[in-house]
Formats: sequence, structure tokens, C-alpha cells
Amino acid sequence: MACINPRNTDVKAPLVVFDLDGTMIDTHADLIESLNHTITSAGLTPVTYEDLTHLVGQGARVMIRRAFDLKNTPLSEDELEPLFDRFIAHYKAGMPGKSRPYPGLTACFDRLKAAGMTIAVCTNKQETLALPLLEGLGLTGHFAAITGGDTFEFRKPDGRHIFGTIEKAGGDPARSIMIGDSVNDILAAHNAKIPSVAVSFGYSDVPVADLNPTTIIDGFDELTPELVLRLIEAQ
Ligand SMILES: O=C(O)COP(=O)(O)O
Ligand SMILES: [Mg+2]
Repeated sequence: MACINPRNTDVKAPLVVFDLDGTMIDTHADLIESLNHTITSAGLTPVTYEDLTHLVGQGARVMIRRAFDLKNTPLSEDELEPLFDRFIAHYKAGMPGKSRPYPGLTACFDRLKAAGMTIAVCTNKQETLALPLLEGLGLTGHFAAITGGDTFEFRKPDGRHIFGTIEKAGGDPARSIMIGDSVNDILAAHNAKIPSVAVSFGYSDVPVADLNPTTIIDGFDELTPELVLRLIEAQ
């Protein structure tokens, strides 16, 4: 097992930064249900899972706006706000709903932490949704920091969202990696100049290999301390 030298206090623990939707947690059923609850009230027809992969990624407001674009229906800023409130109320009320961690996630956390590594969350989901969802699933205690799409004045794919998360978690960008499922995560890692791991099972609307991540995993059993160290040392 990989081991961190505990005597060298100048070297920060390796930090593994996780995206939330489609990476740690399979949230698609609840997102689709709340989105359809929202847009059908405005006369739109429901969206599908395939649609969701094009809509999710930049938070709830953008998801609703993209759904209207998808259905070729104009939407003014004034109309958006009550729909946004309707989405948030519905999504929050059902939480954690059908959302569940992907297989092997907590075993992966335990493995990384046993090797002296730190874990953080960098999601574009707003804090008022991300925090109770992680709490509802009993995961909060694993993380040194959780940042959302509204924590800073910037969000993924802006690399500063990752830097802000690393700083809050007490990490070092030179010893950090990003795990994500979509273009925002891989681009943000690229912009922050840190290695990226794409998961193949999330909500990307293109094959994740097209995003040029540093590497790809098909399940959390592949995310080992050895892989994390290899990626950090190779950067
Ligand atoms: O809520 C979203 O739109 C995206 O969330 P994620 O950054 O955790 O994938
Ligand atoms: Mg995601």
C-alpha cells in the first residue's frame, strides 16, 4: 500500500478532489423528476436521461434554461426565477430520494484515507443542494472541504474553483488530482494544471476519452492510492 512519510511536514497530503453529480453520486433519477416537475408546469414535454446528459453540469438555473432551449421554447429571466424556485423546492423536499453513491465509493474513500490522503468535493451544484444531499447520504464526514457552484464567483470549468477547493481543504495544487464525469471537470483540471481522472459511468454527452483526461476509470475499485500517487508524481 502507498505510504506518506509522516515526518516530512512540509509535504502536504495528496488531495483527491471529487465532482458530485455523475461522479460520486448517481443523481439522475431525482434530477430528471424535479426538472420534469418544473418544466411540465410551464407546458413543456418531459426530458429523458439522454437529454439530461446535455443539460446538467452548470447548476439548476442553467439546466432549466437548457431544457427550454432543447424544446425550442423562449424563456425570459423573469420566467426563469419562479421555475428555479419550483425546482429547488421539489428537489430539496425529496432528498436524498433515489440518489445513491456509485458502487465502491466509500471503500475507495477508506482506502485513500488509510494511505494518508485527503478528500474534497468540487461541484457546480449549489451549496444549498450539495450539502444536504451529502449529509443525507452520510458522506459529509469524509471531506476536508465541499465547494459548490455558488461558493465562489467562479465555477468549473474555471480552474480557480479547483484552486479554491484545494485551499479550503489545506492541500497543495502540485499534490492534487480531480475526478469527474464531464467536460467541466476535465477542463477545470486542465485549467488548474492538475491531473484528471474521468469516470466512464457518469453524465458526459460525449465519450470521456474525447475530453482528454489524464486517465479513465470504469469503477471506483480502480481508484487506488497507487494510482493517485502515480498521477501526482508524473505531473
Ligand atoms: O448540478 C450540476 O449541474 C452539476 O453538478 P456536478 O458539478 O456535481 O456534476
Ligand atoms: Mg458531474
